[in-house]
Amino acid sequence: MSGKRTDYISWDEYFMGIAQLSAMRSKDPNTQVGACIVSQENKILSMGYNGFPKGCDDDEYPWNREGDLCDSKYAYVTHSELNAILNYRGGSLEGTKLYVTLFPCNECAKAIIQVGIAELVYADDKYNGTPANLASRRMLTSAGVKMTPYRSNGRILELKV
Ligand SMILES: O=c1ccn([C@H]2C[C@H](O)[C@@H](COP(=O)(O)O)O2)c(=O)[nH]1
Ligand SMILES: [Zn+2]
Repeated sequence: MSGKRTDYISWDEYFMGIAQLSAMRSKDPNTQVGACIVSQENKILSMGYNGFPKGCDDDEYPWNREGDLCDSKYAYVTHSELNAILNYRGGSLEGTKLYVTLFPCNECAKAIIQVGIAELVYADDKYNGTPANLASRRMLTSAGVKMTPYRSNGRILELKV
C-alpha cells in the first residue's frame, strides 16, 4: 500500500484532454478540432487547432461553410493536425502518436504519413463515409498508420480557470 491517489487520469485521458482543450481555442463556429502529438515516451511534443494562418485576421476572413470557395473558410483554414505538425520545431516526428478530436481528412492524412506519425487516436468521426474520410482511411491504411478510436469512459473532467 503506497497511499497514492487512484483517480488520476490515464495517459489517453490526459492527451485527448489536451486535444480537447486545444480545440476550445478554435474560432470555427461549426467544428472545433484539436490535436496533440506525443512521443513514444509520453512526452507532449506539439499541439494545434483549426484556425487561419498567421496574419489572417479571424474577424476579416470568412467562417462560412457555403458560397464560393474564396468566400468560405475552406480556402483559408489550417487544420488542427497540420498546425500541430507545423508547430513542432524539434526535429523528427517519426514514430509519434497523434491524439485528435476529429478523424483526420485526406489532406491531413498526407501530412501525418509524410512526417512519420505511427498512430492516431481519434474521438469524433462525424464525417465517416464521406469521400475525404474514405480517402484518408485508404492512405493511412496503406501507409501502416494505426488508427484507434478513443474510448471514453464517460468521466467528466472539470477545470476551474
Ligand atoms: O482533418 C481535419 C478536418 C477538418 N478540420 C477543420 C477544418 C474546419 O475548420 C472544420 C470543419 O468544418 P465543417 O463546418 O465541419 O465542415 O474542421 C480539421 O481541423 N482537421
Ligand atoms: Zn484535415
